[in-house]
Amino acid sequence: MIFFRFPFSETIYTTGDTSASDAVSFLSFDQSEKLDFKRNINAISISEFLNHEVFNDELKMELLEFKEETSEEYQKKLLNVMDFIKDNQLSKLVISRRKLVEFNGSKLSLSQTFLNLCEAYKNAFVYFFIKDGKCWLGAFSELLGKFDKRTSEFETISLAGTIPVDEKWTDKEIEEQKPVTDFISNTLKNYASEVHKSDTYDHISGNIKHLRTDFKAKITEEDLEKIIAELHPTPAVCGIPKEMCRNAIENFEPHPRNFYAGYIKVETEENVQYFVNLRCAEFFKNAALIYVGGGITAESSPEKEWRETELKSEAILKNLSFK
Ligand SMILES: C=C(O[C@H]1C=CC=C(C(=O)O)[C@@H]1O)C(=O)O
Repeated sequence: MIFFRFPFSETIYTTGDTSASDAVSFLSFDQSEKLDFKRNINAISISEFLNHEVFNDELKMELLEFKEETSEEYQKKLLNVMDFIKDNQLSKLVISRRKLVEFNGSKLSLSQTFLNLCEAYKNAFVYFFIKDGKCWLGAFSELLGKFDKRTSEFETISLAGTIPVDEKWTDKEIEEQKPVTDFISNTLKNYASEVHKSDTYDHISGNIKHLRTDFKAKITEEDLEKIIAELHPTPAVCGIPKEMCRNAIENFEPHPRNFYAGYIKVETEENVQYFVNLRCAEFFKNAALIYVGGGITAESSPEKEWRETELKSEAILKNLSFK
């Protein structure tokens, strides 16, 4: 079962009963796991959607014996991460954690939570799925890629740096976003003779904002999956050089990222869209785990980085609908 809504749209989609070339797929961060919904994509009204309201008690899996990383543990680890960054002269490395939300016997409407996310994050790709005992919800707006089958135009964005909406950018965020932009620019140049790059501007996501630069290039359809494979994981969720950062993430993070920081592919007759899976959570019968991370640089302040992950977790936290 899957429901989703595209950025700046009111329509909720689900998948039907017949096999189709339309498809929605979820790829895990390390690409070891793929969940496919290979069915015809249909629009569904809100009343139809709420006809079968889904609650946490319908989920099969319970979260048992989960130990959350404390603020002290996380900040202490970030000091080691910063030493690693300095020793290896990395421009950034993205580290994440999981925030625990226990339901303590309260009933949570997953359907209403999805609708709340749709309302709160108009510019986001919002989804809710239950499949093979797994349940995830997410709402974020980072486009890994969009390919128009008619014009062969490919779009992507460079998104990084985070501060509260009412604060001013500092060199730390500007320096953090630059390598993401350069990485995307260099990747696209291998596939297109001309790459159009926008100015960098603010991208608001709820209570926080990011720095964003847009890219457009004409590519050939055969190169699409190659480009996506090169772009993922972008420095917005991993770091540069990719392999070293991927290994460092495995060493520094005590948990698997699962679908967090992976991507979602949605293919229709007209286009193929890929969304980075951030501001998301995994739901269990008794609790949820919110996945949040941030780009760490040599100039990071562990305390601020902790605060940033707390702010990011509010995307899900503030939209949970308890009955
Ligand atoms: C890794 C996350 O955010 C990425 C996307 C935008 C800004 C980011 C940052 O400022 O660190 C991260 O690169 C997350 O939300 O878990």
